[in-house]
Amino acid sequence: MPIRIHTLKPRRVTGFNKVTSIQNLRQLRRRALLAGNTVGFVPTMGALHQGHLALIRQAVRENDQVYVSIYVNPTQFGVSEDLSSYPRTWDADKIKLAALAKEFKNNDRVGHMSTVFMPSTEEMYPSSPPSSEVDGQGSFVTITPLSSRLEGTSRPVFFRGVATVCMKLLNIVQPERVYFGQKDIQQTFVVKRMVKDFHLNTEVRVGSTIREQDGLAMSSRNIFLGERRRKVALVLLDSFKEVQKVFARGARKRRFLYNAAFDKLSSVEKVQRALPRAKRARFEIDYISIADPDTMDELEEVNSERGAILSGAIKMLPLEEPQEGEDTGLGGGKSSVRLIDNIHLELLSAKVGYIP
Ligand SMILES: Nc1ncnc2c1ncn2[C@@H]1O[C@H](COP(=O)(O)OP(=O)(O)OP(=O)(O)O)[C@@H](O)[C@H]1O
Ligand SMILES: CC(C)(CO)[C@@H](O)C(=O)[O-]
Ligand code: BAL
Repeated sequence: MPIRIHTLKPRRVTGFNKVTSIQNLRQLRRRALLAGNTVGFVPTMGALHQGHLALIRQAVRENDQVYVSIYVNPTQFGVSEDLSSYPRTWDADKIKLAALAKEFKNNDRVGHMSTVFMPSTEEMYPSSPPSSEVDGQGSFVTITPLSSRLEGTSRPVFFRGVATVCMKLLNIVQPERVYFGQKDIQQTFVVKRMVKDFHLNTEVRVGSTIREQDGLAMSSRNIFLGERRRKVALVLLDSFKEVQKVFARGARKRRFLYNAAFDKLSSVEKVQRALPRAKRARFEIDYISIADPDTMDELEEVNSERGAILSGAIKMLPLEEPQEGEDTGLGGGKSSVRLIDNIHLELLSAKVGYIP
């Protein structure tokens, strides 16, 4: 879809504004409006990788100015989740953003990454300290039943936190377009539903999942894996490939498709279980979902034309008996690492799905 609408040519500049206050952000936004510039917005939690950078590249192709936010939002982490250990890497992020800005400077067909918004929690949650309790008090946006399923089952406050912070960020930035990654597919559904139901004046754009060379979906949390768990982590994508195979051979019923993924995951887990503790990387299956591409409702049977969203999550368990000199990942392998991924299951998987 040709959607790039550059109005006035922005100045070719490398520098970007680093803004922490809502008031200053709004001033910049007003100036952009008066200059007739469109604004694209990429919300992130930092620890930037190629997945984030791809979203920013897409945004500068489609807008005059791009704002990026870096904010680790406490309300989307449950009380026993990894808020305190979530990677915060501003020094490295700054270098990546500066390199991107330089890349854009020499290309007059793209917009300008003009602003990085890094608010404090006091700024974002002005009335009360934000609660991560399931029955916590506060001003929240809830999108149900979508938020209670799949990711929401394991992370009961997750989408309430995401919808709440996205509502705040969209109210502050008021972008023409906002960008999310397909890796977090359920999040894109929740945000689209929120934008529709609350009449927010922005277009939600979804960028494809960026992967490591072997296919692992990039994620800020991958740095916790270490070498041993990193190798086994590919099992989730491998299980999707098994589903793709049986789908291509004609299977359409949920139980056949589901079993193809489940059998792969179970057999790899069995192999790991049988290895010595010092060598193995064990994991638990959280869920496998085969869902409608428009609603994310679970399907009993997949339509050949429309296909399905095949998504899943596994939990890589803490590393057992780390060895002297072993790459155990950030944090020494002490914590579980939850990984998610998805592909579009369809007969012409070369079109949008991941090509194994
Ligand atoms: N591999 C990826 N490809 C494309 N987009 C991605 C990828 N990983 C993350 N994104 C998108 O980047 C945006 C910011 O995500 P976030 O900062 O939480 O990074 P993350 O890698 O998803 O981290 P996490 O480990 O928390 O899952 C989201 O819209 C997310 O979907
Ligand atoms: C959208 C988001 C920035 C909200 O905190 C976060 O959930 C993320 O990074 O995917
Ligand atoms: N990428 C989604 C943010 C989270 O997992 O908290």
